[in-house]
Amino acid sequence: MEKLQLQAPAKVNYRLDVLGKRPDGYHDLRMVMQRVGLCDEISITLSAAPGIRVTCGKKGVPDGPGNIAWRAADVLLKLSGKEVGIDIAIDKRIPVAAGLGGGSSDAATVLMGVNELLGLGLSDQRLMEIGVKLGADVPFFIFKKTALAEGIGDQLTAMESMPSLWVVLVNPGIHVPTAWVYQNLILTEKGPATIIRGSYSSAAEVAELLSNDLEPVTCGKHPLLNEVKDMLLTAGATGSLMSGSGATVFGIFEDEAVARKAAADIAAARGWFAEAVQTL
Ligand SMILES: C[C@@](CO)(OP(=O)(O)O)[C@H](O)COP(=O)(O)OP(=O)(O)OC[C@H]1O[C@@H](n2ccc(N)nc2=O)[C@H](O)[C@@H]1O
Ligand SMILES: Nc1ncnc2c1ncn2[C@@H]1O[C@H](COP(=O)(O)OP(=O)(O)O)[C@@H](O)[C@H]1O
Repeated sequence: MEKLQLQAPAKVNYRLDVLGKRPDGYHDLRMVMQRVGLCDEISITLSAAPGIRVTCGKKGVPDGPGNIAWRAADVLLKLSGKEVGIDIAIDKRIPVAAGLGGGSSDAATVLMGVNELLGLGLSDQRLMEIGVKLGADVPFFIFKKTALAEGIGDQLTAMESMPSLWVVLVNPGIHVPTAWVYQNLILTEKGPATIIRGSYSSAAEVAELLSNDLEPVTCGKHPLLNEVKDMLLTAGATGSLMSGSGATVFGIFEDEAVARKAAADIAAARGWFAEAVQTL
């Protein structure tokens, strides 16, 4: 039967301001979110045998109903009322529990893919409403543009203009559960919020935007991450920051060769995951 082969990209947070805690326990945020060209490969196949089957085979990622991609397919299959089977195979390239949004991106990609395969005709807006119930970052990956994300991360406004940059992602094998980071965040009174413009035109301008209120929480537990940030700056990054709840640290570069050399040198010196990718 029908099959789709799709790519689910990772994201980095150029900025993450925590504005306060909500009565439901979630936090109100103000973020700038950017997709990057490190992708999970996802194949979705319709079959005659009813049921949803998800295989990933990556340590730390559940197969079956524990996988967020399974839950995404389940919502749409139930909504369709159809008696078909959905087989999903995930080739996981994005580090897991790393602040790169891999699970959320897989879920968003499955929502968009199953919508197409089952001919449901749901709008992106409707898919985003369904997606936010699976994870706060899911709507961003359906939006598909660099975004100012507010609320819990689901109220999205497209940035007017952002430069195309090289981003070096470094993960020293540290996995951090997002819920733990928010639980250990100490909210402090802050001065007036920095203005976030709609347009940024260079790595130097984006570097001024780089800031993440979750960084002290994760770096407090894993001080090695401060060293990773410095390694990226020494290797020529215009700026470096931890992404999301961590523990991936990224550096931004204008020059491809410098970015590729930084990633290769860090991977060779320390044996860590280090890759140079482009912003999408
Ligand atoms: C920190 C961020 C930044 O982009 O990304 P990651 O580092 O996870 O990639 C996001 O806010 C993560 O969003 P997402 O990963 O979708 O979160 P969810 O699965 O919905 O929530 C996991 C847990 O994080 C906490 N949470 C999440 C979002 C939010 N705005 N406030 C919160 O307090 C809640 O305790 C929730 O139970
Ligand atoms: N398809 C999936 N990809 C990655 N992680 C998944 C997936 N489905 C469920 N998970 C679980 O979700 C947790 C968060 O994963 P991930 O989305 O990679 O991290 P982050 O929220 O830091 O971006 C992991 O502990 C993992 O076990």
